[in-house]
Amino acid sequence: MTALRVAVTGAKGRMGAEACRAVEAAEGLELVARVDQDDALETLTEAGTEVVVDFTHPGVVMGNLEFCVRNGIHAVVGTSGFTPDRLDTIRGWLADAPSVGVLIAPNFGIGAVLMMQFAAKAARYYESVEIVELHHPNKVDAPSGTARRTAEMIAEARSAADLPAVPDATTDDPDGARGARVDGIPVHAVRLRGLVAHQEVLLGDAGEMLTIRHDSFDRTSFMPGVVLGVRRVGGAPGLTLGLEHFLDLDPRT
Ligand SMILES: NC(=O)C1=CN([C@@H]2O[C@H](COP(=O)(O)OP(=O)(O)OC[C@H]3O[C@@H](n4cnc5c(N)ncnc54)[C@H](O)[C@@H]3O)[C@@H](O)[C@H]2O)C=CC1
Ligand SMILES: O=C(O)C1=N[C@H](C(=O)O)C[C@H](O)C1
Repeated sequence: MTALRVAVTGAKGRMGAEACRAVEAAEGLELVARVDQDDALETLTEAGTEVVVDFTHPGVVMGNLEFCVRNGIHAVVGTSGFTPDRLDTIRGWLADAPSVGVLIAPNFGIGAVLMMQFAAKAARYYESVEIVELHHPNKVDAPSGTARRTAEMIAEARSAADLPAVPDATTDDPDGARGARVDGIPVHAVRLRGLVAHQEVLLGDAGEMLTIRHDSFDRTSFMPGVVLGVRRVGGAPGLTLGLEHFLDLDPRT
């Protein structure tokens, strides 16, 4: 059987370098190109790339993705910064390339994906919810893509259950101490030396609190998800949002 030809964009970065190692170590995958910011995207087509793994920067990922889709290359995207508008733009490109698959995964950590699923499942039972994401201080964007997507999922679950807005009597907050709001859900971002990627979802109701927490202590934690995405994306044409769609989670639970 011939190996799947995989390239990594952002190959010199923290995640890109780890992804290169994971692809090289994975059976049935061949790393055919390492692309970073000074390299032409044509390197991807010249190398006969079938799947690109992108860990670059929110400011450049859309250009990389458009190139991939227009050239019939499947994409597994870990880069953050995907707003609903951006997702619609990608759907538009994919409409002209119906055989291409794009996976946008806010988080490749299996535990992180489960944490998001558990939080969405719990959301309808609690009056209050807040998200605290904690990352290394070299991270350029806030809130994290994971926190943003978690907030969207929680907001969807609350809306489906007809829950009102989370209670909050704050009227005086000149310094923004109450954090950001994503789809009405409070989100707080911590940047701290020593951390990698962590998130807590705090759910509160009268007399109780449920805390759902996930920690990535090392970037190797993301790699089984990246390799799974690479193996599955070609068989899933169109846009897939979230690794959970490739995890065969039991729909009854
Ligand atoms: N989905 C997930 O599970 C994870 C996602 N991330 C996300 O991945 C992204 C990258 O994170 P890090 O590796 O920590 O950042 P980083 O800054 O270490 O790496 C980014 C790399 O992209 C390169 N780059 C910049 N512009 C480029 C271009 N036009 N073409 C090719 N390469 C280019 C940079 O030179 C750098 O080597 C961030 O958006 C981060 O939030 C990070 C960890 C896990
Ligand atoms: O920049 C990071 O490190 C991470 N970025 C992703 C995000 O923004 O959610 C995933 C993970 O949290 C690590």
